[in-house]
Amino acid sequence: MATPKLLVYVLGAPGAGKGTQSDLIVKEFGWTHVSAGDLLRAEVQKGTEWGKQAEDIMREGKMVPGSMIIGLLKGALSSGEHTKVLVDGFPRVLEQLHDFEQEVRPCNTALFYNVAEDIARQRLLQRAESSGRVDDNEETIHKRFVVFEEQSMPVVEALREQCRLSEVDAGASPDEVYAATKRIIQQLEQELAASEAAAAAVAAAEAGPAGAADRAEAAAEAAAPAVAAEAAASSEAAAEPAAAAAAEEQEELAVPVAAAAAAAPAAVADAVAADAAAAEAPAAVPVLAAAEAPAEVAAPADAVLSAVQMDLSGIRTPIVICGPSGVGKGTLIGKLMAQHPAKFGFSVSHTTRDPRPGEQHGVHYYFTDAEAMAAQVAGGMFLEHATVHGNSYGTSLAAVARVSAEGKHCVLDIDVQGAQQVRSSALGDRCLFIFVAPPSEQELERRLRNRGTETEEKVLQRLANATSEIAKAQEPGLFHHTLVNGDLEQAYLQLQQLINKRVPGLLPEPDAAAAAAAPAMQEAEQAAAAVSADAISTQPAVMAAADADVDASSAAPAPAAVAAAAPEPVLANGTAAAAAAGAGVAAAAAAAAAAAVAHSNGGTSTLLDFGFGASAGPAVAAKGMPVRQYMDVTVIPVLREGLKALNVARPDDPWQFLADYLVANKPLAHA
Ligand SMILES: Nc1ncnc2c1ncn2[C@@H]1O[C@H](COP(=O)(O)OP(=O)(O)OP(=O)(O)O)[C@@H](O)[C@H]1O
Ligand SMILES: Nc1nc2c(ncn2[C@@H]2O[C@H](COP(=O)(O)O)[C@@H](O)[C@H]2O)c(=O)[nH]1
Repeated sequence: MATPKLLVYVLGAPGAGKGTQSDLIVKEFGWTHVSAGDLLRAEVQKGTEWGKQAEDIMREGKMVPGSMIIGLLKGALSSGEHTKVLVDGFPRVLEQLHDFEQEVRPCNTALFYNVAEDIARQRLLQRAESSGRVDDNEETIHKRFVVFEEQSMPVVEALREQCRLSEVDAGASPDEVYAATKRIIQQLEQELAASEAAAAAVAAAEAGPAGAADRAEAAAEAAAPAVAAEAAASSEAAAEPAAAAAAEEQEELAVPVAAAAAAAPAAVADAVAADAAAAEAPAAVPVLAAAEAPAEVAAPADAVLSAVQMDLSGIRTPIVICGPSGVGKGTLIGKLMAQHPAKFGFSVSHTTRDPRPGEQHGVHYYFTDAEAMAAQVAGGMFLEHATVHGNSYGTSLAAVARVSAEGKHCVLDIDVQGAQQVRSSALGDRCLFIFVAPPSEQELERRLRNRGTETEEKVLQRLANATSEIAKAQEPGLFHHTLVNGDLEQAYLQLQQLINKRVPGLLPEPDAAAAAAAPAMQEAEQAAAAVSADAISTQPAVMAAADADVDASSAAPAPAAVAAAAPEPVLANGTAAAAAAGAGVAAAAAAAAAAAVAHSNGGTSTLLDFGFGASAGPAVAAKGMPVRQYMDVTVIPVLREGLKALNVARPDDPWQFLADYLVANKPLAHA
């Protein structure tokens, strides 16, 4: 049996108008209408064994066994190619919902026609004059209503909870009811068209020569170091034309989804075009313009874009932002989105946690429950998902496709586990990964508490998880940059710079003076945090050197020196850190040397004690000091002494030691 691409339950009490509305949908949109009741009645008429059993049960207005109806539904769905299916009058009890979704597939949504009993009774009695149905009599109608209330309303409520319910006031006139119905169906079709257009574009790109967007991205990335280096050397605008040209090239070469849709099958292109017309949106961003209402975003399992199928040709570098809870990811993303709404779109995640006051379904999250989420994950609808602080969170493929279809850069606010999954997906190479670190443990706790959104238990859980998230963020090859969110404005400036570095010219150059201050200050803070031997600041150094995306002005060698201090037990918390803060280079050198010996002996003690305290001193001292100079007067002398003590070859060249040993992972060369 081919799984339908769209599947919608049609629910409502008897006489709600399910059949009438289904017929209208079939007529206008060409869906297949499968009515559980009609299937049963056909069995009765044919006199089959199932029919005989069902007849008595139906006469009494009771429920026939779910296994019988599911069997009939499966039979009907197998009878041909049914891509868009209305399942009318089913599921009637929770067990049927569960079993059908296990055996066939989860629905996209359920149309629920809500009607009062007296209105429905009048309609049914009128129908009885011509229908000849055994259950269209006053007594049975009431029984069926009671049964619906008692047994089927839990299904309605479960689907509502899972955000898979589209409720329609069925007491209104047929035209009004159909107008509401039509909007829901159109939205589902638009989402399907968007998914298929993206998939078709990928197929076209895969079939053709090397993807245009790949070339564009490569051009942009090749331009990036030069642009950034020039910008770092002076604030002259000489870099800007190059940046703009690279960006322009990227914008031109990238295949927008609308264009890609032209290469898609005719039906899809038609749907996209129809959508563009309906939305009165410019052709370049049509696909989901009319689909902003937060219906369930899940795409059908067999039509869903797998990570491999994502529209890589048209996608604009997604920005993945991670960091411990309360560090300020949302705040930074909020600023970015508010300032550049046409350039960035937020990937609205699914979560099983409860909404906070003011949070809106479809805007901040798609709030769902564990069962629905698990079904959708099993259906392959998620790019990534993880359990975070005791709840499930995930990025649906549709959420990313939606932003992509609007021609924007998708911004993902996800945890480190999610980032790892995205990194290893087909999308991984296309993303910019940024880890946002707090300036100190105390400040993180202060922010989390001040936000006032968490219970004490949750605050403690989130803080405890921060330690392991920071540790995981160290994984080589995961994050391109770590950004310390100390001063918000500076962090925001640096975020824009990092984005511009990856996608030159995307954002206007920030105010020159502020921009000049930002990297020095940020790196000084990173350096300070690293010297205090916390786990956070080891990451940017390793990544910075490893990642070609990072230019010479910010990547090496200064942050590499930071890495030298931290990733192995070279500098224990509060020893060399204190020295670097000004307590005395000699003492620090001794500590470094001792620790380095411990390391060379195979010591593996962890530095992940999340102790930021000692960073305050150097951070303050470093403000305004060029990073290279800062390192030269603090960490480098310590290392030099340490290397001498270890009898390492070239002890006078700590920078080389850092590059070879800590970044390139070469063995220690002894003199
Ligand atoms: N640089 C900053 N300085 C001071 N306060 C900040 C800074 N950045 C963010 N905040 C504040 O810290 C709190 C936490 O920020 P935010 O909610 O953005 O964190 P988050 O990383 O998105 O958290 P979560 O992962 O839990 O969603 C907010 O009250 C915010 O106003
Ligand atoms: N792996 C994923 N993590 C996510 C996603 N959406 C949010 N998150 C992370 O969860 C925590 C907590 O968020 P909160 O809104 O409850 O405070 C936060 O760190 C987010 O980054 C997701 O889709 N996938």
